[in-house]
Amino acid sequence: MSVLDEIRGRLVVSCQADPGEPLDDPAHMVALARSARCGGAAGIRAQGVRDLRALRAALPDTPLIGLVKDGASGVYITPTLGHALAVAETGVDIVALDGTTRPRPDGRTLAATVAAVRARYDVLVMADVASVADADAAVAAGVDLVGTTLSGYTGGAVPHDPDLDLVGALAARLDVPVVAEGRINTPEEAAEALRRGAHAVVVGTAITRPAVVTGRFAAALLTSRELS
Ligand SMILES: CC(=O)N[C@H](C=O)[C@@H](O)[C@H](O)[C@H](O)COP(=O)(O)O
Repeated sequence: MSVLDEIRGRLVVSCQADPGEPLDDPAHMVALARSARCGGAAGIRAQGVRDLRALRAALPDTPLIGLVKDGASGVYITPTLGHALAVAETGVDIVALDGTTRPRPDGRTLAATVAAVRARYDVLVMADVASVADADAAVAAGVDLVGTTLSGYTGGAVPHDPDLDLVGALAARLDVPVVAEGRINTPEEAAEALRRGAHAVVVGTAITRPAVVTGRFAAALLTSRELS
């Protein structure tokens, strides 16, 4: 079965920790990924060459989407061809990269980047986009799949809810699979993303960032105390 078939209609769990976080260790990412698999995840998305190598070795048969973050603003998800080749070299099944129309730091077009990755590795390329215009350009550039990952992260305040309207709009117009990703925080939202036409649903924070999830509970208690 192809990797895209393996994740069709299924959950992909993003296992990422920011530098310095308590979970920032490849062994912890492997444990999170194994836990996600136990819970029914079909695939894993992860960040950084070190974690990707560890995950590929520990879970050789699990569909793996890889990226490298370089910074946290602007074009930072696998921003250059060099980053994309480094991700592909770890043996991931899918290389995720910034698929917005913003200029890339190495000056290459998305199309040139995709072609150069494919020339060296037998790997799929996923464009993380923020809009319909991004997605149209990414498909024209030759990507294999598109994710709504960057919706809400290209300027202004980050919205609270997932962009399920973008999921629906992309699913209705694109010939490539659309992955719903970004701020999907409940099982109901994940299911709704599939109803809107998503090929697969990526969930990260709500499953694998316990500090953030704890913070949500703690903040709710604080608010409740303030109101009483
Ligand atoms: C915008 C950005 O940098 N997204 C990153 C992409 O890999 C990750 O930080 C997210 O955790 C991932 O997209 C999953 O989303 P959420 O954690 O909201 O379920």
